[in-house]
Amino acid sequence: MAMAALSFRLCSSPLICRATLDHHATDASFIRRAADLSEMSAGLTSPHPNFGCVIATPSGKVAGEGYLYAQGTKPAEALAVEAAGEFCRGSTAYLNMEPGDCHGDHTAVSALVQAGVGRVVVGIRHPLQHLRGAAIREMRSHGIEVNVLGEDVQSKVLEDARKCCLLVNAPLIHRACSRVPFSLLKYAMTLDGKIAASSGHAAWISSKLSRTRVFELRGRSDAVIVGGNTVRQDDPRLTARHGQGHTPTRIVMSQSLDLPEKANLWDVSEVSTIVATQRGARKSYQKFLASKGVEVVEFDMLNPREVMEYFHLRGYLSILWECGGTLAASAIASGVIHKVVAFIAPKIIGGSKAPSPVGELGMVEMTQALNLIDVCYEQVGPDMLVSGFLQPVPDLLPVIPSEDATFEIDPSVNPFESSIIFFYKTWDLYGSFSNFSPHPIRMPFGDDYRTWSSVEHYYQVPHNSPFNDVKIEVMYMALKCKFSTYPHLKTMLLSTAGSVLVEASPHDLFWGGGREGEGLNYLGRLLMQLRSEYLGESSVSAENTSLAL
Ligand SMILES: Nc1nc(O)c(N)c(N[C@@H]2O[C@H](COP(=O)(O)O)[C@@H](O)[C@H]2O)n1
Repeated sequence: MAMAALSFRLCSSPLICRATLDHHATDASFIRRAADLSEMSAGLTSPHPNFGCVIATPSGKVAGEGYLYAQGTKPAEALAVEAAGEFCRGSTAYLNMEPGDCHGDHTAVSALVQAGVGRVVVGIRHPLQHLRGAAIREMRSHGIEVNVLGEDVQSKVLEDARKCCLLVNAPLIHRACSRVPFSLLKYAMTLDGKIAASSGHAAWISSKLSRTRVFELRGRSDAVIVGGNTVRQDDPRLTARHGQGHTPTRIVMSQSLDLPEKANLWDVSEVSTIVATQRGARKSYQKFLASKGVEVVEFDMLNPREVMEYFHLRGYLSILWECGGTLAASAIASGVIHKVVAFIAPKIIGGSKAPSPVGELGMVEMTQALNLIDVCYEQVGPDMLVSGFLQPVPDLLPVIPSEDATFEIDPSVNPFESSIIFFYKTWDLYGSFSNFSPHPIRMPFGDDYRTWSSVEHYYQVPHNSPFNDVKIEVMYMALKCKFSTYPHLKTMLLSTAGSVLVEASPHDLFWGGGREGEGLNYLGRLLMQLRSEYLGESSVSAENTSLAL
């Protein structure tokens, strides 16, 4: 009792609140540093995330730092531990992102554990669902105090630091949630909004300094994409020539393959080029490109979304669009562009026929304009660099939309720490949870009752409604009937108490959790809700029994 009163007094002391705020400010600044470090190798770690680690002594001094330099190199945490040496014992390690584990390699976690780090502050959990939470659990199991921003510790300053962590790995987070690579549209335009003169001449609008920044952007991307017009007009090289970073693949999107025979992009001696085209387009020209070593990929429907889905499957993480206005408009309209970077030069070229960076989007009123998010302004030499996101960096926990929502569904579940039970095919371990499992149910129908061979049969006819709340209600009633009819299923459901249930459907983003956790998982949520209802019933009946005794 005395202890509780004392701790209350201490917490309400203004001195302690100031101390807590200072503590948060220290944590936030080290997390920001970890995020900055992680960004130093952007583009080189792909398809892995950018990892940075700072080890700080209890007195708040940096003892060691590290960042993942490239794919397959020593983890940031191991480098920081090496640098900090004996100062690791009892120190705090700051990680911009929870470590993953590549093919069962736990080096990052082991390094922190073996070095005797006492506390770890994590900016964000790993965005890939199969890795999310694993390293955090592992560190906690070794007695390390782990604080995840936004979960265990919250404040404005920490929220800002967390945002830096999201931004630094935005490509991976976007890719995980949208199943297309992260796409950045870059253009350079004059003050009067032209990307070339009426003649098509564009060399150069932006300054040398700005163009070097573009080389850096290229160096951070897996590929640079342009359309046929840009190849015909500019004959670009699209290489990163700032002296470091890797060189991205060049991609050309061309419907007709009406392209020149001589072009810088057909020289693949140092970097490869892939031409994406319409199936059957100019076969003889395709042969010519192949003879030059250029890969040609044919699409049944050549459009930005199909092309991006294809490159997502090939493992591309981030793509830089350096195309003209027509392709840029089509890419924006199809929702594949996540971020825009515009270099604005203090020049006026005029010309009613001079092209602009984004073509027709079909908008007629200013209210329809797309508003960028997290806009940044920076002066680069004489030019102004304006950048911002067209789509917000997605929620990292879409399967469980929010902590509050999850508690509402099932208070026994801790949304951040629970294990996840996946089910999908009816023959899987928990396959009987599926709405397709062959468990007939008897439900009211009109003035009578009828039997349906599965929950799905009942759901499909005749109640199926486009309105989500009706759909959800119908599914819930059918599931309730199934689990009440079959006691062994109810027992099985109750045995999962405390775990998050996720229907692992890669296709159904409403009922299922999606391929990488991007789905809404309504089937899983309903099952957790039902489980919670049953758990409530059994605790009430247990209470009644004990009262009766
Ligand atoms: N940053 C920038 N400033 C300008 O003034 C430009 N005209 C462009 N154009 C883009 O860069 C491509 C040429 O690239 P290489 O130098 O040949 O590698 C050109 O095709 C446009 O996409 N960019």
